[in-house]
Amino acid sequence: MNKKHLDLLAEKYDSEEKVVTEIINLEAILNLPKGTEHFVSDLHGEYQAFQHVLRNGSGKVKEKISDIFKNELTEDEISEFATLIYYPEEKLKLIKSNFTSDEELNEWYKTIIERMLQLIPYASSKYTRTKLRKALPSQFVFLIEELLYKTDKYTNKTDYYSSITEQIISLRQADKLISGLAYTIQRLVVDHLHVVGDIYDRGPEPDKIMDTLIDYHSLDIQWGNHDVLWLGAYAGSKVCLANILRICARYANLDIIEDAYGINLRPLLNLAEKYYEDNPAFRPKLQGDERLTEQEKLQITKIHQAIAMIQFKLESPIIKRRDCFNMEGRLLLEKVDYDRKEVTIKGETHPLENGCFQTVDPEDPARLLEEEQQVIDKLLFSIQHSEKLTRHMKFLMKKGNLYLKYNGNLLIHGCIPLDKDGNMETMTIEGETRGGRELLDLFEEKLRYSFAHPEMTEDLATDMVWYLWTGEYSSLFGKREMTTFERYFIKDKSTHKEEKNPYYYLRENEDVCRKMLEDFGLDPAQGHIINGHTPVKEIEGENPVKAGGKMVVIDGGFSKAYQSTTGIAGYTLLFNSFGMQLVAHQKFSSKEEVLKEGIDVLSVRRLVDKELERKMVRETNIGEEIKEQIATLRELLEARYMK
Ligand SMILES: O=P(O)(O)OC[C@H]1O[C@](O)(COP(=O)(O)O)[C@@H](O)[C@@H]1O
Ligand SMILES: [Mn+2]
Repeated sequence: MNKKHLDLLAEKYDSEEKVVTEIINLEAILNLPKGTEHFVSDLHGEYQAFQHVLRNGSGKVKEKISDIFKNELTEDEISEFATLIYYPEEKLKLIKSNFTSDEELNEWYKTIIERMLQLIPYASSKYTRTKLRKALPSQFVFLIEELLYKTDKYTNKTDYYSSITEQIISLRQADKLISGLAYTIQRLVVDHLHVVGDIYDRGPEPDKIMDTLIDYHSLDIQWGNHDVLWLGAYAGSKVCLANILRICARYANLDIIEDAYGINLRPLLNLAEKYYEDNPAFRPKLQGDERLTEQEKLQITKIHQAIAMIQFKLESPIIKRRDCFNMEGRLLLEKVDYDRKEVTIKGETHPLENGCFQTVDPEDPARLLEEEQQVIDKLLFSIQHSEKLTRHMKFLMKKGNLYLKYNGNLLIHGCIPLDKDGNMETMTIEGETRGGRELLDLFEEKLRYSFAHPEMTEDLATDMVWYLWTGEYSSLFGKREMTTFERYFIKDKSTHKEEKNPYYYLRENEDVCRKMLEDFGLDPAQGHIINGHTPVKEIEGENPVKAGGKMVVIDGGFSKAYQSTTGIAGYTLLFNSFGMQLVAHQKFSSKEEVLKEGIDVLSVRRLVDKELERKMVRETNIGEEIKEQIATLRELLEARYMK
């Protein structure tokens, strides 16, 4: 370390004792069991269901309660206590309404506070006191610590301790304390969260999920294809922008754009009203709980067509200027015979149905009308100037990566594009050919560049963000081509099929997975690949744990639209010092039902892997960082205090 760095460090550690204390502290932390990691994916805007999984720690909260209270409490009481910890404010209201006198309520307060104070030391037994302190509700830290670290060997303090609780109750602070402790418990149960992609699209409240993640104590994100679509739109890609709007229209979620992000859709609506009529292919897909009038549905149907046509037109010039994308097959507007209402794809001619090509000039099909151009330009300006979207997109960039190596595992939303023999597929971009990890690194570099230059809308980096959404060798898409056009306009379902990359059957093979782990510099004996993206069809007997346990697919199945094809809601994964556990979730109905019935929509556990020896912080990513810090501190000690 150079002198300047040492000087800086010596300012913070300005005595030998301070350095030594920190070294001892860090060395000790290395010997603690590793914290629990929680993996979720494919949240798709389902804020309520996600909240539930987050608050119950995929079943961990209840498990801890059972461990401690199974001999004292009935199943129902355990459930009720668990629900109080998940949703303290709401549950407190419900419980309090059952009491008829203050005495009864106060007794209940005492018991519950006592139980919470029993649970906290258990839930925090892997952590240092400092870490626990950070998790405590700040306004009550002193009082809680007094109660947590009670030592009354000589019974001098019995009255002192009971007076603390009594005063809290009589000063009407009990609700606040209970809520605070509930969040402490939630936080202690999961040390670190991994969101393996697809926060956005299909469901109604991705913005609220983002706000939750922003407040979460420790997390990382692996971008999903839908997330990069939003990033791309914000970074200046008009075609990504058209896509996010199209998907919002398709799922009747334009409120996200208008109300959550404050973007004015009036210009788009005017265009839609002028050119489009009702069209069955563009009616919004409803998921049950939306209350829309016929008039509103019609309006959405028109917007849906208007933005879909803008999207198709915007794709054309990109495909033409980017040979390396190899997407000529997708120049479909140019393959339409507008008089005969037919399209020829891969040598086959299909009749078009539900066409809405009134703004298309057959001589120059990709040309945007002046009005369309203005609409998309205005929309781009608005989304780039939405304060809330800016905050969310910046956070997504800050916490996100295309893939992550964490504690020996490889986390990636989609895939690593492979050929059918299991070799890495390559792409040649600006004369350079790359595959596997190197290709993914290039994708990420381009995405970051595009994000840093929102004013550039047609450069390679911006076009590549769209490629990540839809390109054959995108690690997020993982399919040969996206058949959006065919699904709107062609009846023959065989044209709708999107052929998956060979990765999706090769990943069943242990050797292939081991090789991929090695390619990413991970130990194949220890590591796992953790994927999201593809719903696991439990109905058809598909197993989320593949390749002898090397591959785990955890599409959380939050997306209501897909639940009928999977049979259950989906999976999450937990990884603590004893190993990995897969948790299967049943469909989540509503918070209200959980509150009332106390039912938990959980969860079959399957053991993915069991550590032979308990895994310690020393063997984790954090452990590596701590070891580096220790080395630096030792250097400081040598240089400044040992001479
Ligand atoms: O069913 P929808 O909403 O039309 O979406 C289908 C499209 O979504 C995709 O499946 C991508 O989204 P996922 O990442 O959620 O799978 C495309 O392959 C497909 O064209
Ligand atoms: Mn996906």
